[in-house]
Amino acid sequence: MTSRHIQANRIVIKVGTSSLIHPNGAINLETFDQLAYTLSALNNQGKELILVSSGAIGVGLNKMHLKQRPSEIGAQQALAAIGQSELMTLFTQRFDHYLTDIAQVLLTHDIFDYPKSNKFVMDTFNCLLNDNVIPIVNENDTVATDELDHHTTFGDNDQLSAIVASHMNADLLIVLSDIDGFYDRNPKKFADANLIQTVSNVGDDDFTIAGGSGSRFGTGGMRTKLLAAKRMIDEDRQMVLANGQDPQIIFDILAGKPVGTLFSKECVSHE
Ligand SMILES: Nc1ncnc2c1ncn2[C@@H]1O[C@H](COP(=O)(O)OP(=O)(O)O)[C@@H](O)[C@H]1O
Ligand SMILES: N[C@@H](CCC(=O)OP(=O)(O)O)C(=O)O
Repeated sequence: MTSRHIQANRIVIKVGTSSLIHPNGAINLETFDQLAYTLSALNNQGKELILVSSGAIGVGLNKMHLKQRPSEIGAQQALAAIGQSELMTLFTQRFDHYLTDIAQVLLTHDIFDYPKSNKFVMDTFNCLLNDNVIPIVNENDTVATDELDHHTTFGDNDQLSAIVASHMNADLLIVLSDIDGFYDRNPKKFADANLIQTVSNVGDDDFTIAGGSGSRFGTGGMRTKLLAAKRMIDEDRQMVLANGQDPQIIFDILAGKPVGTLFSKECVSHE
C-alpha cells in the first residue's frame, strides 16, 4: 500500500461548520465527541495540538431556532456571540470526558501583524501548550469587521488556521470539512468529480476549479482552503484536507495513509 511521509509533532487542526452541524441544523454530537477523543489521545501521546473551530454561527442558529443565516452583519455577529459560548460548552463537556483541558482563544486575522499583540498571542499559545492544554481558536467575530464582503468571507477560519500554523511554526495543518478532499470540480454539483490525492503547488488552475461552500452553514468553500494550502506549501509545511465526518481520520493522516488531499512540496509516496 502506498503511504505518505508525514512527520508532525505540532499540529493545527481546523474543523468547519459543515462537520459540526448536520444539514438539518442540529448539532453533530458524534463529531464533537470523536474530535475530543482523537485530540485527547494524541495530546496524551505528547503531540502539541491547536484546534481552530468554526461553528459559532451554526450553533447560534440552532440555539435561536433559526433556519437561515441572517444577511445583516450585526445579526451574524450576535449569533456568533450566542453560539461561541455554547460551542465551548459542548467542547468542554466532551473534552472533560477524556480528562483533557482546553482553552478558548479568540483572534482576528491581523492580530499577528502588530508586534506587541503578536507576542502576547504567541506567549499565550506557548504557555497553554507547555501546560498540556489544547487551545481552541475561533475568529473574534464581534470585532472582526475588516473584511468587506461579509456575506461570503465572514470569519474565514481556513486562512486563520494557516496564519496560526505559520506563526506557531506547526509542521502540519489538517483541515476537516464535509468532503473527502480537493476534487477536480465541486463534488456536490458534479457526481463524476475526481479526488486529487496530492498537490505540490497551488496554481491559478486550481483556483478555477475551487467553488464556493456546499452547505447552508459553511462559508469559505474550497477557495479559502486553497489559499490556506498555498501558504502552507510556500512555507514548506504540509496540509491535509480530509473528511471530518469521523475525526478519527486524523490517526490515519498521521500514520501516512493516503486519505484526503495532501498539499506538500514533497508529495513522494512510498510503496
Ligand atoms: N473543487 C472542489 N473540491 C471539493 N469541494 C469543493 C470544490 N469546490 C467547491 N467545493 C465545496 O466546498 C465545500 C466545503 O467548504 P465549506 O462548505 O466552506 O466547508 P467548511 O464548513 O468545512 O469550511 C464542499 O462541501 C464543496 O461543496
Ligand atoms: N467564526 C465563524 C466561522 C466562519 C467560518 O470560517 O466557517 P467555515 O467555512 O465553516 O469554516 C463561526 O464560528 O461561525
